[in-house]
Amino acid sequence: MSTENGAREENSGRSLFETKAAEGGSVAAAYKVFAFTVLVSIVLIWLYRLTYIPGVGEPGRWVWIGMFVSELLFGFYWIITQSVRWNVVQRIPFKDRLSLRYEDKLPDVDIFICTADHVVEPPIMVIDTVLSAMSYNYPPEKLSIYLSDDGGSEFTFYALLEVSDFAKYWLPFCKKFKLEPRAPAVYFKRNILDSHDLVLAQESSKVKKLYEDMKSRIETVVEKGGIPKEIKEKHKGFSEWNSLIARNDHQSIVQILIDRRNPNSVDIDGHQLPTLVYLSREKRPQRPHHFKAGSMNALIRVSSKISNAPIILNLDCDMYSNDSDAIRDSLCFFMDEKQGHRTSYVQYPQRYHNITEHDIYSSVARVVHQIELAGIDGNGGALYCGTGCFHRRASLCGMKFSEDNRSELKSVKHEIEGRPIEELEEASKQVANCSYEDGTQWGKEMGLVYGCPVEDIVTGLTIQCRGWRPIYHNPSRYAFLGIAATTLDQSLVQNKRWSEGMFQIFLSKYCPFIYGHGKIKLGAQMGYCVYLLWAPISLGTLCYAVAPSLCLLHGIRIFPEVSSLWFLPFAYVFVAKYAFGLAEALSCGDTLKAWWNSQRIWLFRRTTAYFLAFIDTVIRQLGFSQTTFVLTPKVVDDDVMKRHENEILEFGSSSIMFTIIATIALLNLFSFLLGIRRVVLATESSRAFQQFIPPIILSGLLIMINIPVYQALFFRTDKGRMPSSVLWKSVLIVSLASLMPIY
Ligand SMILES: O=c1ccn([C@@H]2O[C@H](COP(=O)(O)OP(=O)(O)O[C@H]3O[C@H](CO)[C@@H](O)[C@H](O)[C@H]3O)[C@@H](O)[C@H]2O)c(=O)[nH]1
Ligand SMILES: [Mn+2]
Repeated sequence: MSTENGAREENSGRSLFETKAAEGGSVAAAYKVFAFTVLVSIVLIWLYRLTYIPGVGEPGRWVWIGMFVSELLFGFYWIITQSVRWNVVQRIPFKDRLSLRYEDKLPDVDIFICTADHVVEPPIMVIDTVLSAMSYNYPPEKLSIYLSDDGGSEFTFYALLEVSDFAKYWLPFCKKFKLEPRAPAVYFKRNILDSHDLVLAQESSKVKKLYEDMKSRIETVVEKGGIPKEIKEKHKGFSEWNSLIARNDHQSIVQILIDRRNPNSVDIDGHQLPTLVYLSREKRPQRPHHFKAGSMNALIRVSSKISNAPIILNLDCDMYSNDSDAIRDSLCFFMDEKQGHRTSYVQYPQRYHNITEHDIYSSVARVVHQIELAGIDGNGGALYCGTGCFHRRASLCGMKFSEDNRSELKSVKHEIEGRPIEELEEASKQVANCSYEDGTQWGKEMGLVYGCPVEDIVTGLTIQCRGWRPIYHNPSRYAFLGIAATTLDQSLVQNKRWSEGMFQIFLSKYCPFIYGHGKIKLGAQMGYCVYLLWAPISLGTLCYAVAPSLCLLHGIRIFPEVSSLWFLPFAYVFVAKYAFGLAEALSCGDTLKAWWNSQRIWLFRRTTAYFLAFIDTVIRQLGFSQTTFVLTPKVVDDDVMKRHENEILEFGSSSIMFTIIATIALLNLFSFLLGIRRVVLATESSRAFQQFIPPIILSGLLIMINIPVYQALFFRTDKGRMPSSVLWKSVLIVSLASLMPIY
């Protein structure tokens, strides 16, 4: 039966995936009409600003110009964002067709996992990701897992050595019971004795015991701060860590812990185990190492000496596999007979497993992100966000697309087969050395692009511009789950790094409008810019959060009177934008509160992270500073964790970002109260009402969204509140600002 099906399947020529419009035709048409009305209103706002600009010497002329510039920024940005709403698509892979047609011809897959610091990224978390990757529902003899350790930590190495043993129990257990997810810590945490299946329960507790033992061995070693001699004797790899090694100064280390070619590399059921490799590339203090991009490029070279699979899956160390069929899903895009040979990478949305119910830091940004990414895909583009599946040649080795690349999916195994493991390790070390990169063009013409803190986005763009086709895939079961920031500071620092990197791309030779011109569609160029322009757009938000309230304090009118017809376009754009955003959020499954939270976080991000990113990028363009990469912490105090689980914003430190947030909150509170007083006490009360109600409403909304800020400033007593130094600084700034004359 199944062979018959298979034969039929092989000849059927049905596509391995389908692309569908995400919305029906009438919805799409209605949206276009709506967008047109918004556009008209935006133009009317611009017209108003130009017509009524105060003359030279009149009060508020410069503020007026500032508001106009902000509205120009918002308007143009809004036009750019329309690109990602024109043609939102959905991709549906058919993995059953894939296995009927290609089960015995599936390609090799190399999985890259990057880690950089055993404190910020504890080995226990890292090996959870490694184990989930090893246990994919995929022929193990075709899988190789590489862990790149930029921390050069013997603890991480030791943890991986433990994995090579524990995998012998974990893999058969996962496969026998078809478990999901296949990350042991996550699995055991979720499935505490809830199974009715007696066999499963029994085996589960056995494997769990093994896991707990391994975990405590690793934790003990880390706590002690050194590897005991008896463990060191178990593996030759430990000899690499002599007293001279420092995390930023050491030779290349490559250890093949499991070699799938070895007939003895089997699990307890006698099934083959996937290859498992530890890599720590050479680092020298005086040499730039290019962060994750450098690590990925070293992985590409090292893996080419050991397994050289045509398909690469890249994961961050905190991103465990949540769907053991994800590789197969991705392969549908690579192996489709008609379009597959053009596919360069398959990007999944970034999802996290530690999100609170209403997503207080708006990490998922479910709606906006999802639609934007699907919309870029609809225009023939897709952002590469640092995780996902690649075609090795196409994506990572700088090759241009041409029609005869079809054969590239085959592995280049012949040089590797039969060579002893020591030889492979030696060859790998060579290519993981700094000197190896000297002679070649890595980071320029080959591999991930260097010099940008969002190596992923810029690399994705260059791949696309070489003629390859990226795919955005958003399955209902999340393929990978990572860890999102759990404090406001972490979240803002991360967003600063991203927005800075992205704005840097916009200002560089990789600007999509220039670099992508004639290579990718205009819609895709614009789609990229929705992200690349986060930083400069912040100027508009900052102006809108500050200028109207200052003018209110000084009694300067900055918006049209409520009774004037000119007020209509302002009101319409405002209401339309927020009503639409809310409807979109709810229809995508967000809660009302999550939407509200996201409005707050966008205000915070724009007035702090993106604004500072803008400033720093401009300074960098002038040549004053260097690119850095602040790792996102993956563990926090229990105390902080509690507050996070209760959805209480975590401030706690006195960063300049918090001073900005507090200043804006206090300024608007102050001007709102004084503004109301002004209206009530005015001799011509109704006239004053006409004039000042728009900024009063604006400040009122900003106050509502900032309620958690006032709580943190005045009422909270826990450690996550705003430090009092932030309060004093912001009170001082607000007082000075309100005394300053307005021009
Ligand atoms: O010198 C470094 C710095 C980082 N990493 C690894 O890079 C990954 C991402 O770092 P993280 O601190 O978690 O940053 P995020 O901002 O959460 O990462 C997002 O943004 C990055 C830059 O755009 C992408 O590379 C990531 O895939 C994406 O998840 C982690 O696995 C790190 O171990 C290295 O290997 N070497
Ligand atoms: Mn991360």
